[in-house]
Amino acid sequence: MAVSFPKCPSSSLPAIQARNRAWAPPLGSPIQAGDSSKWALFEATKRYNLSVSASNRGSAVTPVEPSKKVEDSGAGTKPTDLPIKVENGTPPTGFSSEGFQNLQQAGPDGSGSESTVSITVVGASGDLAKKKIFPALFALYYEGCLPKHFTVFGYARSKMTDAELRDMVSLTLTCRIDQRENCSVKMEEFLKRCFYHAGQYDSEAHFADLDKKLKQHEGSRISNRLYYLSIPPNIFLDVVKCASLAASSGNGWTRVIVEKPFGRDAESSAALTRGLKQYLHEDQIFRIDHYLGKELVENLSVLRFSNLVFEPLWSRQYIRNVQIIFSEDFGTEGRGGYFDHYGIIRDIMQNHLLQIMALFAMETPTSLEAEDIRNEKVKVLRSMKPLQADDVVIGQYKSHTRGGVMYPGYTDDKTVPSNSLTPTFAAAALFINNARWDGVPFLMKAGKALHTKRAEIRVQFRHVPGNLYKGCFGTDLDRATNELVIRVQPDEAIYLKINNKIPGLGMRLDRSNLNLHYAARYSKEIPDAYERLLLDAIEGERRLFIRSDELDAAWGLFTPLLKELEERHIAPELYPYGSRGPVGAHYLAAKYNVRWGDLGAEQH
Ligand SMILES: NC(=O)C1=CN([C@@H]2O[C@H](COP(=O)(O)OP(=O)(O)OC[C@H]3O[C@@H](n4cnc5c(N)ncnc54)[C@H](OP(=O)(O)O)[C@@H]3O)[C@@H](O)[C@H]2O)C=CC1
Ligand SMILES: O=C1O[C@H](COP(=O)(O)O)[C@@H](O)[C@H](O)[C@H]1O
Repeated sequence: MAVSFPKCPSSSLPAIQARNRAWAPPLGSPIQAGDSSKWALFEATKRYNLSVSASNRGSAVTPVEPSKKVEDSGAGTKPTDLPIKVENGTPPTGFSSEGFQNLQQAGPDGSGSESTVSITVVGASGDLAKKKIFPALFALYYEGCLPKHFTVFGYARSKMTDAELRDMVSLTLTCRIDQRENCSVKMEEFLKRCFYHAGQYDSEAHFADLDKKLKQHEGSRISNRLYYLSIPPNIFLDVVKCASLAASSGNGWTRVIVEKPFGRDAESSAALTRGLKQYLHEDQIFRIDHYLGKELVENLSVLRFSNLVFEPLWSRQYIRNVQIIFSEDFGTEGRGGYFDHYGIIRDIMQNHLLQIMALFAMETPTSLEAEDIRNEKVKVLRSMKPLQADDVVIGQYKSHTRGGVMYPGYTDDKTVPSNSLTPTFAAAALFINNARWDGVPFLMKAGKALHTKRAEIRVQFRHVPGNLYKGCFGTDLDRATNELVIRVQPDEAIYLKINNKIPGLGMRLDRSNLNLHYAARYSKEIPDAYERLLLDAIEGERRLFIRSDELDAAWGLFTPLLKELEERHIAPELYPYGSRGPVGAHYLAAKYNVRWGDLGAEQH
C-alpha cells in the first residue's frame, strides 16, 4: 500500500510553521482543507500554525503548539523569526531577513498576508537557464506547485524582448512535461507570467529598473523575491550587491540561489562566503548542489533510517567498502574553458560525490529539520581525513578513433591549453575517523568521456563468517559477498545482490538481484532535481542546500590535495575517449583490498 506524502504543497509545512507562529486558531481544531486546490491548502497553512499528519495529508490540517525550536544557520544559534544582521541598531539596507516583514504584516485574520513570489533568473540567456531552470519552473507550474501569484523574470546583458524570452523558453523546453496532456495550453499560461529585463550585472541603476518592474507585478501584495544566480562565479558578488541594494523585497523575504562553483579552494570559497554575507544572511543563501535534488539521493535517508534491515548493518562491522561512482560518456565539449580552471575533482567530487558520501555516512539526525540534517553532515565531513596525492589517481582523456569516428581528446578543445594537466578523471580513497566507519575505504571515481553515463553508490558487505556454503563459491569469496547498489541515474534502481540456490536437485548457488527497478515499480515519472530544489527554495526549505560550514569542511578535505597536485605538476594518466578510465584506478582500489563493482560481468 502506498503511503502518500505529497511533495507539493504540503512539504511546505515545516518551513511555513517556522515562519507563521503568531496567529494560530485554538489548538486542536481541525481545518478542513478540502481538495479544491493544492495552493489553497498552502495558503491556509501560511496563515495558521498547522501540521498535517501522515494519515491526513491532503484532507485536514490541525493547529499545533507553537514550537520553541531555534534554527542554527551555521553561524551559531538564533531564533528564525527575529530580525537578524542588525547593524548599528538598524536593520540592514540590503535584502530583508526571512519572514521578518511577513510577521509584521500579517494580521490575526490573515489579511495583508496574501503574497507573491518573483523569481528572477540572472543569466537568463545562458546554458543552464535554458537547459534546466526555465524547464523546471514550467514543470512546477504544470504540476500546480507554484504559488497562485508568481512572476518569472529573466535578467541578462543580452538584448531581448519579453516575446523573445518567451520564444526561447518554449523552444528550449527540454523537460519531462513536453509530451503531457494540455502542455501547450499550460505553456501559454506560463509564458504570460514570464518577462525579461536587460541589464548589466554590476549596475545598481539597472537593478533599480528591475525593481520597478517587479513592483508593478507585485502590486500591494507581500512581495517575496527569489534570485537564481545562473552566471559565472566571478560576477556573483556584483549581482548580489546590486540586487541587494536596489531590488530586494521591501516587505517579504528575499532569497538567492547560488550555483556552483563556490570558489576553487578553501580560501576563495571563504572569500566568496564573506562577500555574500556582506549583503545576505546565511539563511537567505541557497547554495545549490543539484545532486541533492536527485530522487535516489533524497531517498538515501529513507532507505537507511526507515528500514530495519539496513540501519543495523550500516557500519564498519558489516560494510567492507563503499564506492561512489560517476561517469559520463561525453567530454567537456563546449565547456572546456570553464572546466580547465576547475577539473573533475572540483567539478564533481568535492561537491556532488562528497555530499552523497556525507548523507550516506552521517549519524542519525535528531529530526528531519534542515539544521539537524546539516549538523550531522558537517560532523561527518569533519571526521574525514583530508586527502593527499597518494590517496588519488588522476587521468585525462585523449582522442580515440572507433568505428571510423574520431573522438577528440581533452586538449584538442580550442579553449583548453594544449599542455593542460587538468584531470578529467579522478579516483580517490577517503576515510572517516569515527567509531562507525574506522578503516572502511570510501572510494570515489568520477570521469568524463568514459564508456558509459552513470551515477551509483555501491556498498560491498563483508564475508559471512564461517559460511557453510563457501565450498560452492570457488576461490574468490569476494564474489559471494552481498552488494547493495543504489543507481542514481540513469534508469533509477536499488538492488541487492544475494546468494541464492539455483532451482534443481543439486546444490548450486548463484548471485541474484533483489531488484527495485523504479520504472517497473512506479508509473509516475521522476521530477528533475532542479524542480525539487527550486520548489524548496520558494518554500524556504533548506535541507537540500549547502550551509557555509558544510562548504568549509568540504573544501578543507580537498584543498591540500588540489594544491599538492598543482604545485607538483602531477601529470594525469591518459586514457582513451570512451574507455573505462586509467588503469591506476584499479591499483588504487587494490591498495585497499577493493575491487570496483562497476566492472565487467559483475555489473548490472
Ligand atoms: N551549464 C551547466 O550545465 C551547469 C552550470 N553550472 C553553473 O551555473 C552557472 C551558469 O552556467 P551556464 O549557464 O553554463 O553559464 P553561461 O556561460 O552560459 O553564462 C550564463 C550567462 O552569463 C552571462 N555571461 C557569461 N560569461 C560572462 C562573463 N564573462 N561576464 C559577464 N557575464 C557573462 C551571459 O549572459 P549575457 O551575455 O546575456 O549577460 C550568459 O548567457 C555557472 O556558475 C556554472 O558554473 C552548474 C552546473 C551545470
Ligand atoms: O555539476 C555538474 O553536473 C553535470 C552532471 O549532472 P547530471 O545531472 O547530468 O548528472 C556535469 O556534466 C557538469 O560537468 C557538472 O558541472
